[in-house]
Amino acid sequence: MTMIGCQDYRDAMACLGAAVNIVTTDGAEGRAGFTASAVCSVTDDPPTLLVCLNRSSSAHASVLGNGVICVNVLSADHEALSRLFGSGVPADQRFGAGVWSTLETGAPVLADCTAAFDCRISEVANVGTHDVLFCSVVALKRSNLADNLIYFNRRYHVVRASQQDPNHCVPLMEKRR
Ligand SMILES: NC(=O)C1=CN([C@@H]2O[C@H](COP(=O)(O)OP(=O)(O)OC[C@H]3O[C@@H](n4cnc5c(N)ncnc54)[C@H](O)[C@@H]3O)[C@@H](O)[C@H]2O)C=CC1
Ligand SMILES: Cc1cc2nc3c(=O)[nH]c(=O)nc-3n(C[C@H](O)[C@H](O)[C@H](O)COP(=O)(O)O)c2cc1C
Repeated sequence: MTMIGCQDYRDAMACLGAAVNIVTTDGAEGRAGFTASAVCSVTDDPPTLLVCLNRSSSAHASVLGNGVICVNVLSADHEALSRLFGSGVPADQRFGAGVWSTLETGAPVLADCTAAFDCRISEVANVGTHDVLFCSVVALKRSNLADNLIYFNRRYHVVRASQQDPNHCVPLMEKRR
């Protein structure tokens, strides 16, 4: 059997562009948040998404202890905020750089995010270094913003929806000429 090394795996995963999110929590176990690209939709019935969280993350104890999260989908203006939530700075400094509200669970909702999915964690699977959080979506917020922050090839990019048809996204490279 061929053994794939972590570095080879990461180098290949760097070829996979992904939306960037700030995943937040609040409750008895404290407020915390981290930048996450490992987020995806599982099923629309019942509305369920998953988030992969490194067990070594400073947010891990709060996320698991509170049992609630909000997935805040980032837009073009959020690169600096994404860097902050992906760095080692304390939670107060991270949250101080944004404006937050709440929906149903009390997890922080970023004021000007593209979309927010407010969730209760329904199942947790341990896989390697990460916990895979299966999350029931209990409330939603959707803006009319027509762009997304994307992490690809270890850099941030922006994908914008076309002016003519807000439901149709034009290719990344076309918008970066
Ligand atoms: N799923 C995760 O836990 C991710 C963690 N990161 C962390 O952010 C920092 C910067 O990452 P990059 O600039 O993209 O360079 P990198 O070389 O560390 O990562 C390249 C790609 O590999 C994947 N990856 C990286 N670390 C991973 C991990 N521990 N578990 C699963 N997948 C992982 C991600 O798809 C990432 O975009 C690193 O510390 C990295 O560990 C970044 C993306 C995803
Ligand atoms: C673009 C990007 C995507 C990331 N995606 C994830 C992720 O999906 N899951 C995760 O556990 N960590 C992810 N991270 C790493 C955490 O954001 C980062 O480790 C954490 O916020 C900083 O570590 P600390 O909070 O433990 O100090 C990502 C980092 C970046 C920059």
